[in-house]
Amino acid sequence: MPEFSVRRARTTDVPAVMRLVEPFVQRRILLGKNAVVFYEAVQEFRVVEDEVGNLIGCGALHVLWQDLGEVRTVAVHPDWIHQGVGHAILRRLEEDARELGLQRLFCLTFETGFFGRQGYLPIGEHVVSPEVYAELVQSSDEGVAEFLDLARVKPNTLGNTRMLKTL
Ligand SMILES: CC(=O)SCCNC(=O)CCNC(=O)[C@H](O)C(C)(C)COP(=O)(O)OP(=O)(O)OC[C@H]1O[C@@H](n2cnc3c(N)ncnc32)[C@H](O)[C@@H]1OP(=O)(O)O
Repeated sequence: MPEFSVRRARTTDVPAVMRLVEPFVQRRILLGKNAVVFYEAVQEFRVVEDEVGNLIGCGALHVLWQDLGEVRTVAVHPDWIHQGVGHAILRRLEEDARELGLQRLFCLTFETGFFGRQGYLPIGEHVVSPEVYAELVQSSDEGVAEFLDLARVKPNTLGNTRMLKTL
């Protein structure tokens, strides 16, 4: 069984993370982001490396609200799919979420089977109270807009399913 390990991302991982996600951005599975956005978010990222240190997976956890986070940019190198890397990324992001005090994790995805088997359930429109909605809607973050299902991000969310897991 091939070995891999999950670790916190470093700034020097950003070029490899961008190379890993690029084919999925091209296929409109993941949202494209500029390098600066990856550097700004580097503390949110976990990466997976193989035995010789090649970067073969990544995933990020973004805090949305006191109890709520979003799992973002989960990607596994095509040579490594179906070997448990994706599940290992989610497990680590969930540990990070618990450490931060989060109780719910949101994701927006085409991979409903994969996330569903990890306990994520499709959600409707009203997941937060009107008071929290009014606060969240002020954010300029695209992920927050996707969570709220705002019209301006419909081109990003088309065909994706909004899912939520209670930790
Ligand atoms: C919020 C977001 O980021 S949404 C975007 C998600 N990312 C993408 O869609 C990008 C393209 N896809 C990918 O990168 C990957 O296919 C992912 C992330 C969806 C899944 O990654 P993988 O590493 O293949 O996941 P993993 O191997 O843990 O699980 C996949 C399946 O393989 C099975 N599996 C796990 N280990 C093994 C193994 N050793 N042998 C055989 N099958 C296995 C699992 O049971 C799992 O089945 P399930 O999906 O029905 O639950």
